[in-house]
Amino acid sequence: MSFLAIDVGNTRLKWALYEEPSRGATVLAQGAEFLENIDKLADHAWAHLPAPDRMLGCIVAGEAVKRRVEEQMEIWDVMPKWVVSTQSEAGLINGYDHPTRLGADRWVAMIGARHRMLSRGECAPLIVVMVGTAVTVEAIDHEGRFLGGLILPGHGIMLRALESGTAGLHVPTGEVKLFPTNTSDALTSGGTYAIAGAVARMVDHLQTHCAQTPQCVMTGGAGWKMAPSMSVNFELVDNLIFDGLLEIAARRFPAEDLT
Ligand SMILES: Nc1ncnc2c1ncn2[C@@H]1O[C@H](COP(=O)(O)OP(=O)(O)O)[C@@H](O)[C@H]1O
Ligand SMILES: CC(C)(COP(=O)(O)O)[C@@H](O)C(=O)NCCC(=O)O
Ligand SMILES: [K+]
Repeated sequence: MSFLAIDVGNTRLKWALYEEPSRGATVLAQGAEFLENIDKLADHAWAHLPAPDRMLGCIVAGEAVKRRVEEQMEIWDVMPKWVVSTQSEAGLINGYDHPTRLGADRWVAMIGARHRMLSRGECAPLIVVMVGTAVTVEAIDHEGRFLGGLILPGHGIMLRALESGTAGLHVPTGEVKLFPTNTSDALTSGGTYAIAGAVARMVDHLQTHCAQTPQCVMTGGAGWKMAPSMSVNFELVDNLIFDGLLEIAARRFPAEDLT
């Protein structure tokens, strides 16, 4: 039973076709498209794929984008299914005031991160960092309770906000420096250390709350940019959202149920 996982963020759609909906399943094909190019998926990247038997996705890019993605999926007769954040799923407990208002990408990434850790036989508090269009920093206790999380602007949004709100900050991208001595480096370093600092604070908060050192896992399209500048120990993971979608799919689509 092949399984298509789709993650639609505010910048790009990421997809992966797996041999089956289970943890560690073999990847048959995968890709990513900027949202402005998703209307060509059925004609290009998806045109010669074997039709998936099941699909599960998460989307935070709004209803109009969701309709465009579902339109591309009409080349197959698979039912589009999208994860909605709930009170609890796959062993995670959602501490948000209004659980359904939590971004589905955040919820799914947390499920992926928690099960990665559990499958290694470990059970620590966990910080989940996602560096995409926005940056999110989630705190989960050792029992799998999502305590709460931070939302920050991502690199691109920080730079555009500074550019549009000032007269003198129209400069090329710089480098991350400890002591920046030009405007480009000052902006790039400011954004990078704002994110690294937020992660360090959340690690402190969770360590204090749980009286136990948390693990920290980072993912997202711009995760690699942050990696050299972090002050806490962390593991960089390719796509926690796909890991989470596989966990949820394994529970929703048991192997024998192909009708
Ligand atoms: N090859 C790449 N193409 C596009 N964006 C990239 C690439 N590598 C890193 N990035 C960065 O990743 C961010 C998008 O990450 P992504 O995880 O796709 O975001 P989202 O899930 O919000 O759509 C961009 O803001 C950009 O800074
Ligand atoms: C925080 C987000 C904008 C992150 O989006 P992304 O960077 O992945 O495109 C998204 O998870 C979202 O729209 N969340 C809803 C509000 C919330 O989680 O509280
Ligand atoms: K995302």
